[in-house]
Amino acid sequence: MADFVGAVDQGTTSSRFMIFDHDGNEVAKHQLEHTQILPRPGWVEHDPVEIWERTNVAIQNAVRAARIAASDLAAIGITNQRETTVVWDPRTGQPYCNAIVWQDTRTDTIASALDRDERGELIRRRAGLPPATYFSGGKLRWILENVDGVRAAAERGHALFGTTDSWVLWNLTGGPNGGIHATDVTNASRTMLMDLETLDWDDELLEIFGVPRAMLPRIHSSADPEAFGQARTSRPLRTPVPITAVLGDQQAATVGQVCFTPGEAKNTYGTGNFLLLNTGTEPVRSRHGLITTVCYRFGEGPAVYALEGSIAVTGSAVQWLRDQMRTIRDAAESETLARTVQDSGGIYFVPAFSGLFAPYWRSDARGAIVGLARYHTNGHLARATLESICYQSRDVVEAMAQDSGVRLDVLKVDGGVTANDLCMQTQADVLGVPVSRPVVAETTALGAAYAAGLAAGFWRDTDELREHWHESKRWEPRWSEERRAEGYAGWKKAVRRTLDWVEV
Ligand SMILES: Nc1ncnc2c1ncn2[C@@H]1O[C@H](COP(=O)(O)OP(=O)(O)O)[C@@H](O)[C@H]1O
Ligand SMILES: O=P(O)(O)OC[C@H](O)CO
Repeated sequence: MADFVGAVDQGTTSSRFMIFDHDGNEVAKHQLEHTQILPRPGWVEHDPVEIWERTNVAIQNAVRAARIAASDLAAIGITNQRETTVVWDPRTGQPYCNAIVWQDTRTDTIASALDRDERGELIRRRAGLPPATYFSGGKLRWILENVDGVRAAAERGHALFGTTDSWVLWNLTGGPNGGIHATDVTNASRTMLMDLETLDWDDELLEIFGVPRAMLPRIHSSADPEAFGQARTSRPLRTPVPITAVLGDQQAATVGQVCFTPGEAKNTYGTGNFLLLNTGTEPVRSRHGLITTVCYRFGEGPAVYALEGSIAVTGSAVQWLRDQMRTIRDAAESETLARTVQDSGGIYFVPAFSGLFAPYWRSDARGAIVGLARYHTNGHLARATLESICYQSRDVVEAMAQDSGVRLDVLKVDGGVTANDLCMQTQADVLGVPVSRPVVAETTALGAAYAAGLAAGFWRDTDELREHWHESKRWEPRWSEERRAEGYAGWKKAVRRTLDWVEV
């Protein structure tokens, strides 16, 4: 009997492979960043070949670090940055162009045109999503219209579309030699091309985006013992290992945080922030700027849905301080620098680099730092950056309470930014609610492993998984009600200053 489960986590910043034991403990991990290609303002691309190569190396190195054989892995799950769009030639395995990343805003005119007529309403109703640059449909249409030869190739079956789960799965299962072209309901629910209720590609939506059906992957449950084939191209995996789960990274984190009951929620702090609330087996429509998404579907069970508050720029604002402003050398230094001052000195940084996502959905917004005086330092900017992460999260927590009536008594958190103690303390202060981080903070990979292990019979059921969740740290709110209200009012004012900045 194999003792471990593996998970590929193909994220926006990096790709990693993690190995977990039966108690859900991390046994080994290897992680490699890939290049963020920023050719023009608003454009964000990744090289799919670089992503695949690094994922492959991460698998090999993690297996080596764990000192196990492929036959010790009961199954592998794949989780991924969602929406990021890859189109490739199945005959050669070569992409037709760089992947267009979820944060990319080049499709703002496509999105705003759709939003102006009845097509916008159809997309909202059927896909549960507002027409926005964020989702894959517009990105795919852009590639079909702008990259030479792709439309004709797609019509002849020589161009395949996938989010990065499909791209990694296809390569991992053999690439041009019989690679499996598939995705799952959670990833498909981010494309604007799937009907949330039938869980299948929708002809009217395909028509709106001009997408030939032949290029689309097959949609399966998130956990399925048969559908995703076997991983067999990676050297340490000479023995094929069954791939039994595929799900988007935010849904995977929801599973990793064992939010299996309606009303349970988690907030992941990575490149962006994503708050997901499990709403049960019926899709709930938001009236306050959240999106409706598939949370997971295990095997033949019913689909479970979530309300999601997606925030485009949180951890990537810290990366911006590091890479573009060069005020810090690494992400952790954002905390040391912010601690050189008592507070933000009244400035606010609204990092609307990709417009604003939930709950505003304003592609005409752009970033701003407001309230500056000569007095302000890099320390204030670092603090305002961390506060922006917390205020954006409060925006979606408020929207969630209005939509669902759920008032969180604790916020479960995970992701790279939760290593920042000051940021998490500020989050508790800004929300007035305790913030709690589990022992295994890599909940995304853990959730993919859980889904894969459930499908492979490695774990019995979700109750067994619940027993693995343990708190490692909790932050209690310290601000007075007055300070909290004042701070939030200032944030709302700053957000208003960023709107209507670019013409779309
Ligand atoms: N100590 C820290 N303080 C603030 N931000 C951090 C810290 N450590 C990592 N980050 C941010 O976390 C993000 C990476 O988190 P991760 O969960 O790995 O993201 P992703 O899954 O999006 O690739 C980066 O944007 C980085 O700037
Ligand atoms: O790669 P992450 O963790 O930033 O997640 C990205 C999201 O899936 C985008 O929707």
